[in-house]
Amino acid sequence: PDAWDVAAVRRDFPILERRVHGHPLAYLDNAATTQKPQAVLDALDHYYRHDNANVHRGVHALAERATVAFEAARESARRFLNAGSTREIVFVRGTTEAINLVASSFGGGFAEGDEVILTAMEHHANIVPWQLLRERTGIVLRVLPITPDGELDLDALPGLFSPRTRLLSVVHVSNALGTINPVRELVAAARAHDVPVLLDGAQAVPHLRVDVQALDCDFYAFSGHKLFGPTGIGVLYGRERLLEAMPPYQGGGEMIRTVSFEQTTYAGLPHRFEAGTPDIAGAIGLGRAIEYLEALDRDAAEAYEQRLLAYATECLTQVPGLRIIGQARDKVALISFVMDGVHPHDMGTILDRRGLAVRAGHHCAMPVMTWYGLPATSRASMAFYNTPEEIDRLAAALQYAREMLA
Ligand SMILES: Cc1ncc(COP(=O)(O)O)c(CN[C@@H](CS)C(=O)O)c1O
Repeated sequence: PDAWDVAAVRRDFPILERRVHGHPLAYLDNAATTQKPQAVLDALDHYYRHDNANVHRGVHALAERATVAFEAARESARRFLNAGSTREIVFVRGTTEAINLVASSFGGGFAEGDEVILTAMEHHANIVPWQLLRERTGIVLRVLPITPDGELDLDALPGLFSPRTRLLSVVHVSNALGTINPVRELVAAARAHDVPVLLDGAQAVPHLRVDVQALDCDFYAFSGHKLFGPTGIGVLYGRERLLEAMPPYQGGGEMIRTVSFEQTTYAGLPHRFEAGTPDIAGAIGLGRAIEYLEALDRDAAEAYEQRLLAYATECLTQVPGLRIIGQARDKVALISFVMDGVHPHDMGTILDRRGLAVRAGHHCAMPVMTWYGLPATSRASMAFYNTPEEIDRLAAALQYAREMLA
């Protein structure tokens, strides 16, 4: 019997009752953003209805309540990542800003000829910030290749380290392939060269438990909207020792202690990296999303998703002319695929007409598409509220597309 009651979980997500083009919505684009449980919707409404005030500065009751709620969300994020201290939890807009912050503030100290190791599996959010840094500082980017199955080519990793290597920055789970990378192994390899590691956790946190102390990584980035929370809020975990030595990312209120035209002193961690009025409601909504996840049986959710992935892989493999892109041994419930004779954008439209929401394109991972010699793929990305029936509808629609267009 299923330890996972998907019908009960679906009742927590009002939007899943929607119909699209006259069909029940089958939302299979969770890697782009996830849907939000009622508890998160209630938290956002409650905050603005009862507690709204600016944080950290006010001396009145509402300001106190807003500050307590905001900092409680930070504690939830700390607990979620098992960080050592809330001083290591910086609220940002999302994964993209988190990586830009590290590139700008931590990377700002890199010298010409210093090296950053990336991989061919990265999302643009973990490529372009390092290219912007390269333009400013003359650093060198080294790229770890991937294999035809969509795994990192670990044999090539030792050769990429040099005495100039300053950082290894790598995706924990690929948004284009679904691959779960062996991040503990990657961190151990970097540690042997005394090289810090940033992990892009955007696609990992909705599926896997993350323990940054066990992983021993130095930075970990994720976005609230991929974790059943609001958009515009995310978290950068940074090892306290490293954050302490980093200059501020942006200047303004909240991040200062004293300001004069002669000299300004900065706030301590983590507020030094949080200039201006933060996304208070977003942080509270993220904290509630984390509490929602913590209340679920996450082992059962992971097992359910893995069964859904196995079922979907079996169903799609039987569709004539369909090729799955990314066959790593360890994957989250995400399948990229192409079909001979049907462009992914046409495929997306056909599926949409049947209420099926998938993504078509390069998924902000153009180097991955280039590696496979593809302009684009279709991508179905599942969460623990998707069902086998939705997979059946997807497979039937793919068969239909094949008969109609190929
Ligand atoms: C691995 C990875 N790294 C960074 C990001 C950026 O997250 P932001 O919240 O947009 O900052 C994403 C977001 N990927 C979405 C939008 S392109 C997708 O459809 O796959 C990601 O998957």
